[in-house]
Amino acid sequence: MTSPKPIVPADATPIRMTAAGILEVPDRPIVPFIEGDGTGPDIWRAAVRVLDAAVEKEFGGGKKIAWTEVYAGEKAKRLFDTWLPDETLEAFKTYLVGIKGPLTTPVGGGIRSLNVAIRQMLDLYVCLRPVRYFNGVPSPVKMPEKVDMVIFRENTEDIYAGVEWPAGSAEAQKLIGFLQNEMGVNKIRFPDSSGIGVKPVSREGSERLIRAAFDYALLHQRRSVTLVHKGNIMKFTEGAFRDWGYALAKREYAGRIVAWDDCGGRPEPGQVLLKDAIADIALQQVLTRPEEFDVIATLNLNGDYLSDALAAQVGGIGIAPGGNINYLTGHAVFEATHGTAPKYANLDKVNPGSVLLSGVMLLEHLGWTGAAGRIVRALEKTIGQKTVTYDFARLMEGATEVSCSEFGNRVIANL
Ligand SMILES: NC(=O)C1=CN([C@@H]2O[C@H](COP(=O)(O)OP(=O)(O)OC[C@H]3O[C@@H](n4cnc5c(N)ncnc54)[C@H](OP(=O)(O)O)[C@@H]3O)[C@@H](O)[C@H]2O)C=CC1
Ligand SMILES: O=C(O)CCC(=O)C(=O)O
Ligand SMILES: [Mg+2]
Repeated sequence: MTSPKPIVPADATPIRMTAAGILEVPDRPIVPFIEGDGTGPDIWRAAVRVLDAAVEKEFGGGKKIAWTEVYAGEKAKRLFDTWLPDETLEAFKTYLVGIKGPLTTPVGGGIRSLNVAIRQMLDLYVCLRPVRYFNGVPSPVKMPEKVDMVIFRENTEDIYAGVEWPAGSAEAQKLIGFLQNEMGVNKIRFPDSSGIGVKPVSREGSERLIRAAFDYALLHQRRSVTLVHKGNIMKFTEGAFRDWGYALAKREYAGRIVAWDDCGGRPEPGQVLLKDAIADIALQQVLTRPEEFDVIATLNLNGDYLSDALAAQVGGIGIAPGGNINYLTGHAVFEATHGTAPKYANLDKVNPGSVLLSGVMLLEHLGWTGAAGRIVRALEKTIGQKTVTYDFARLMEGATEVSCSEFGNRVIANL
């Protein structure tokens, strides 16, 4: 293979977004995919067969996705000596909607996250992570069915954006000098061994994320939106996020999104309640009082922690889907919440549920909701039959453990 340029099937055409913001989806849409590192190839192989089978069943051959491979991570490095070829980003830009497997990010040094880079470069400002319970899934909590939350995680800013310099570097020293000498930061200690990270949070970035959460809550008739923040401590970033959220509700959503203080916590029918919670107590309450949380809007790092923690409550990271979306341009790259789980790479073992459900989100995004619904029902049926991968089998009594690919087969049989 000589070039990372994607090979697009001749009969396929791109998805487009109209000037009115409507996605135009042809019957044979080009959808780029990244296989991913570690367990990525195993779960993708299993999931794509289910996605294709569901589309075939729903449309009787009238529609079919033209999956088009693009490269990133270890495979791109191996084949083309680059971690993230320009052609990959170009393909996601051109074809609008894609899907990816997990990509490895080394801890400490090494390359910066390719996952974060893709979100930043395509300006995919919403990380959408719905968390719901599927009947029969083993869970560590007593009433997992009470968890039905949709996380809107800001995806392009925050301390997560990777603006940081290592301890001892000239840049870190320069920034420390600037803080001490020009910004009057004299009350905290800055040993020479200090690394420095910067946490940018903008009004624009916060508002577009919170707007997406509000629109979703109204469209899907959800009960509430909770702004989760650490604004008591980080006043001008996390605190501002909260304040901008309340101000946005008043300015653009008056009478539809109503703040707790303005309705005593009792919105009229059809209205969505807006409240906020400080991140530390929120992490406790989503566990102890999950029914009080519905749609959640939060900053990048909080959303990362919250989405893994919530996934645990409904049976783990093996069925935790997600999507990175720019609602204004139509660009979207769907991906599982979990990572590469490297110890299981190429063992055909892990649960393909997260990437499969991310594919379900992709189908819903295309408006192919019938095919999406078929997969969800088949997945529930398969779990109900106690035919599951190792992660569920180790927690279920009387379960039959199957491989990743066999789980895919069983879901297809139940479509
Ligand atoms: N969006 C992305 O691409 C992401 C990438 N990453 C990257 O992935 C790498 C590994 O991260 P790590 O912290 O180990 O987290 P992982 O999510 O990769 O794995 C942690 C544990 O979660 C469980 N798990 C993960 N995937 C599945 C699955 N499909 N089915 C069942 N169980 C699963 C396994 O648990 P058990 O051991 O109990 O079986 C696994 O050991 C890092 O480089 C990280 O940066 C991390 C998150 C997201
Ligand atoms: O980019 C990574 O390696 C980790 C990202 C992550 O954990 C997430 O987005 O949930
Ligand atoms: Mg994460």
